[in-house]
Amino acid sequence: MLDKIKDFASEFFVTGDPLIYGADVSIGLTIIAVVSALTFFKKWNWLWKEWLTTVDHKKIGIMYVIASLLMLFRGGVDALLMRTQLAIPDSEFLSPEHYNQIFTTHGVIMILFMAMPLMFGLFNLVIPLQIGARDVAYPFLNSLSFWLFFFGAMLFNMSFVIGGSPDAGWLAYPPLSELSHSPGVGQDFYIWGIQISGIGSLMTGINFIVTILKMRAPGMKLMKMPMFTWSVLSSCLTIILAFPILTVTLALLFIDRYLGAHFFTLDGGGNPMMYINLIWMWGHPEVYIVVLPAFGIFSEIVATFSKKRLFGYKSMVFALMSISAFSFFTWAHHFFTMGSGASVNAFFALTTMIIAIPTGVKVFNWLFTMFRGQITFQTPMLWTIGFIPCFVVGGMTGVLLSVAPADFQFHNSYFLIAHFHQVLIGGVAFGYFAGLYYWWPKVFGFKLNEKIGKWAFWTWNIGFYVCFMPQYILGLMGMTRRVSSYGWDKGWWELNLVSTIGGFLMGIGFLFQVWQILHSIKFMERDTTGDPWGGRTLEWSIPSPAPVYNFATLPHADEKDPWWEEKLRLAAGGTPKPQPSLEPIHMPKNSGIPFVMSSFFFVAGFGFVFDWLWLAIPGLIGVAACMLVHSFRYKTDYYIPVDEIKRTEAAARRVV
Ligand code: HEA
Ligand code: HEM
Ligand SMILES: [Cu+2]
Repeated sequence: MLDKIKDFASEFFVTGDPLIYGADVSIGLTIIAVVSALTFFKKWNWLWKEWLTTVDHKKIGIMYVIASLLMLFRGGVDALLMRTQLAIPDSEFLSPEHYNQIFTTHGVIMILFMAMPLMFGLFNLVIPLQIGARDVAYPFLNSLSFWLFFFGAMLFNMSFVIGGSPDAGWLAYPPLSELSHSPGVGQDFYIWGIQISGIGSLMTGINFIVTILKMRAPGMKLMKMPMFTWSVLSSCLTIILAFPILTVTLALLFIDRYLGAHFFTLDGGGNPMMYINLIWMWGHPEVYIVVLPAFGIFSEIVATFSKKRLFGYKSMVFALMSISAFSFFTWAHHFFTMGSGASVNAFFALTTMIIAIPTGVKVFNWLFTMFRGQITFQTPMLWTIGFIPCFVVGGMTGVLLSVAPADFQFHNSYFLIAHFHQVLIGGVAFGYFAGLYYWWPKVFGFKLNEKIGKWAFWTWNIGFYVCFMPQYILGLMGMTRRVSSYGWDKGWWELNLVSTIGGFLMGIGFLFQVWQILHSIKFMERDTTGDPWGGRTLEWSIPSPAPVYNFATLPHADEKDPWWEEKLRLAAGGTPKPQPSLEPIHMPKNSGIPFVMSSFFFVAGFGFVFDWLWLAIPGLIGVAACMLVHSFRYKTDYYIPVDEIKRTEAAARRVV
């Protein structure tokens, strides 16, 4: 009996690695601490009512941001573990198997569980306020999307402590990801974690498209929308076209693994190349999905901090939309070397290069916006200015990679690693940081400390170049990606050591940001104006933090940058626009169903991972039951009476 239990335990829990034991213990202790604190301070009810069941886009946005920052921490620890291993030749800090797991989880977590939710967090925090709406189009669905993301991410992260992590790379190419080569449960955690959160992403895409198309303030024509709103629209259109491909691809991989089908195995008539085509038909658009909203953020910030209207509005819109469209025709640049032939490669090389044109248009527009502007260098603007050179170099090396014959040399080398980190960190991470710094006072009602913010900015930036510039050279010297160690004789170690030092500098940059947040909470610098940066768009016209209903009366937006124009008009002696009288506000009611339904999804996913149908089937029945219960829910809304609006407005009234 004892032996049986031991066998089970050794299969179920990952054993043998002190790092994992350490993590197990700290995760266990953290859970105990959180549960005890909630019980001791009697906060369970508060947690359930205010957060777990909320359908308010602002709170959902905050939860996305918190979850994604935690994931940034985990992905960052993974990164530093890898860099530590690579710092010196023949290092035995991580075993090769462990190294494989770590680059896989790092890649998946950074793209799917850090960048995507941070992006969705910003959508939620900003879009309804920026277009003058009271919530998103489908608040219930919004909450469901969040919880699906959350439980999907939990399931994926669990692989670390229970059963073993996936190790076939962030895109899980077969045959490595097939049962024959990955018999453990890691790959199943990968499939189910991503599937569950992927449904959430697809629904968020639909939700924000409808919100932007149908819920804009009166007068806000499409060509008057703020640029961030445009970028979200372009990203969401890409999501709804790309994510279904991911869902199908992973479903087929699941059928291969679970039922022994042969979609992607050569024996039985399948074809691994089919998977590689499909996964990149999603994977390539995915990198633009995450970078387009960052372009929108930079556009808002550049205009605000240069005190000028954004240069080239129409060309910006055109650039965003054409990047979305072209992103679907470049996928094969990820496998030029796999033998498609010269004409196919030439086609995909050209489509890839074309994307440099609209991207270049955007870069020049930002520069022209700054030209002769009255620029102030507060933290959001610093990140924007830091982004431009970084992204341009990263983009240019992308264009080098797109030259198919040259890619035979660069492919899967550290040159590639340097390219994509430069666009992902310099573009996506810096962009979202800029957005967080910019909208933070709107969300929480206080500003982040500028001084510590500047320290964070400089350590991240210097760290970035120190870490990734040497990797271009390493790539040209022949160092390939996904190697866990290399010999002294290669002549690579000096540059690798430098790169590791840069990695740790970025880690310090992250710690500065944590300190910055804690410090700013302690010495709260309240923003009583609602408009601390001299903003241009509607979100800055209401108090910070925004009341639950956002706008007491719906604003009119007859011109671009409506709030800026209004301020100019008032400054020139104009009178404030007459306010329509207050009316009761129609609001969505909270619901626990999204949380419960997503936890059933989690249970079902967990069951499938371990091949336990006795758990998976009840999980699926739970999901169906939640849908049924929801369809009989008739009271999904309520009205906020005028008295209450008056009280809230008086309490939050702007002090100008
Ligand atoms: C945010 C993410 C992001 C972004 C924005 C980009 C942008 C681009 N990427 Fe990158 N790429 C990745 C993330 C990203 N990439 C990832 C994650 C991988 C690897 C995945 C893996 O294998 O695991 C990858 C891999 C990758 C490859 C595969 C290489 C290989 O596997 O061998 C190629 C090849 O063509 C490529 C090209 C490009 C190009 C041409 C752009 C262009 O969009 C860049 C356009 C921008 C500029 C050019 C700069 C600004 C322009 C100007 C100032 C105008 C003037 C310039 C010119 C006219 C040239 N990328
Ligand atoms: C904080 C700084 C970061 C450092 C030091 C870092 C470091 C690394 C390292 C060492 C690897 C493995 C290289 C290899 O052996 O092939 C890697 C892979 C990768 N990283 Fe990062 N990274 C960082 C941030 C990010 C961010 C922010 C993202 C995404 C938004 C990201 C996405 C990826 C991806 C997709 C892979 C490929 C994984 C794979 O090969 O399957 N990284 N990174
Ligand atoms: Cu690509």
